[in-house]
Amino acid sequence: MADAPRKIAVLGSTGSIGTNALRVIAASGGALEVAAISAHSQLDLLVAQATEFAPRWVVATDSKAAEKFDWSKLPKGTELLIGCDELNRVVAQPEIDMVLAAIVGRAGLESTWAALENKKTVALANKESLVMAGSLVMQLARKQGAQILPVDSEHSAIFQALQAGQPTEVERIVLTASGGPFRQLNQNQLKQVTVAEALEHPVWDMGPKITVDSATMMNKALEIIEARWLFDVPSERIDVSIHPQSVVHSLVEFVDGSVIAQMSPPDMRLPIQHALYYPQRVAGVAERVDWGTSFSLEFSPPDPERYPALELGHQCAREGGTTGTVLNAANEAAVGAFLAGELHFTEIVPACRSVLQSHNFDSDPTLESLVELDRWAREEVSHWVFA
Ligand SMILES: NC(=O)C1=CN([C@@H]2O[C@H](COP(=O)(O)OP(=O)(O)OC[C@H]3O[C@@H](n4cnc5c(N)ncnc54)[C@H](OP(=O)(O)O)[C@@H]3O)[C@@H](O)[C@H]2O)C=CC1
Ligand SMILES: CC(=O)[C@@H](O)[C@H](O)COP(=O)(O)O
Ligand SMILES: [Mn+2]
Repeated sequence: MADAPRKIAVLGSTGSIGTNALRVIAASGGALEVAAISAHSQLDLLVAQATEFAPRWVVATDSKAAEKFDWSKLPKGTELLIGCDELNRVVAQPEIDMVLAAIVGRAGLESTWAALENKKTVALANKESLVMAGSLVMQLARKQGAQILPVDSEHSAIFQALQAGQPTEVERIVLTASGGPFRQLNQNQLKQVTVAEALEHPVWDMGPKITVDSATMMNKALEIIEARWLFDVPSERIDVSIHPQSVVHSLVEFVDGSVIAQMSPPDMRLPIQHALYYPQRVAGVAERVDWGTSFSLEFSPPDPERYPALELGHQCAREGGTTGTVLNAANEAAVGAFLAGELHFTEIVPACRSVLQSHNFDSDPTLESLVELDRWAREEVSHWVFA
């Protein structure tokens, strides 16, 4: 008899990760099933997804938009839930086996937390949950016996490579970075970049926030912090290498000098599939390396002066406590201001550094205090914004 389908709540189903995940599930031949989906602003797309996948629940997290929306086309067997608190209720449902956390930014924290509290396996794309509250999130996962499976391509690669040895045998982790759209620009040229240029990632097709993070290299800073908590590896053992082809998704160096890398063409459907089926591997829809063609892979160390965000990532991974929350909130606010035309691209990292330096460090914060600090840090960034 075939196994029962794995029932998945896809939080942030209308985003880049969410829509890729739905394609992976659609191609699963019934092995994976969509139990719940959620959207914030794209409610027409949410209804279209509900029509295709017939989930038990849809959650519209922006209450104001949802109350004005015409829901008459929602399939009859699908229950509509309105408001972000409903995410926490949905992930607690006994029939949900796994939660794909694909909401962008700090908005994803509570539902990741609720899923772990309810002992659900979490396929984690929302790196900001770990950046903001990595110590508490990992502590909760351990206490509840809930597994976190990385979806972020670098962390999926590291997770797979770590299987080649024991935790005590790991010498270092090397995160690969594409270098983003401005890899070849100097400081003067960087001052002139536009929002449209920052949103043109050379390799990946992603949502706007992470695409700007990639351009500032803040994405790698956040990934250093994510790796620190997810794999319990100290900051000084986490390196970054610029690899413009994004085919090697990250590497683990073991004490004997062996380096194990995970490779595949840059296609997020593979790390998503890896997490959704884990521990099984299946033939899927993601692109494959074409060994019939010639290709070269380049690696180079990042210049710390050219990419000052990296030092902030190392600092937060080293110091822990409240630093990740402050960096994450300041960055989200600064990226939002840049996208709105209210902050220069080159001010994003200095604004984050300044807010980080001026906050009252606490080495052992509660979740409530982190939520409060998140608000404070966003407010601080408003002093950098021009009218
Ligand atoms: N895209 C990628 O390839 C990768 C992404 N990630 C991580 O995955 C996460 C998602 O990224 P990505 O898919 O690119 O982002 P997108 O911007 O494409 O999608 C974000 C999703 O979150 C929803 N959303 C936005 N704001 C809120 C809110 N306030 N409350 C609830 N839901 C909200 C959006 O809904 P709506 O669209 O309806 O407004 C959408 O479904 C991020 O944490 C990112 O860092 C990690 C690795 C790779
Ligand atoms: C696909 C993925 O995991 C992104 O986080 C990606 O790595 C971003 O590209 P950068 O390497 O340019 O940050
Ligand atoms: Mn990544």
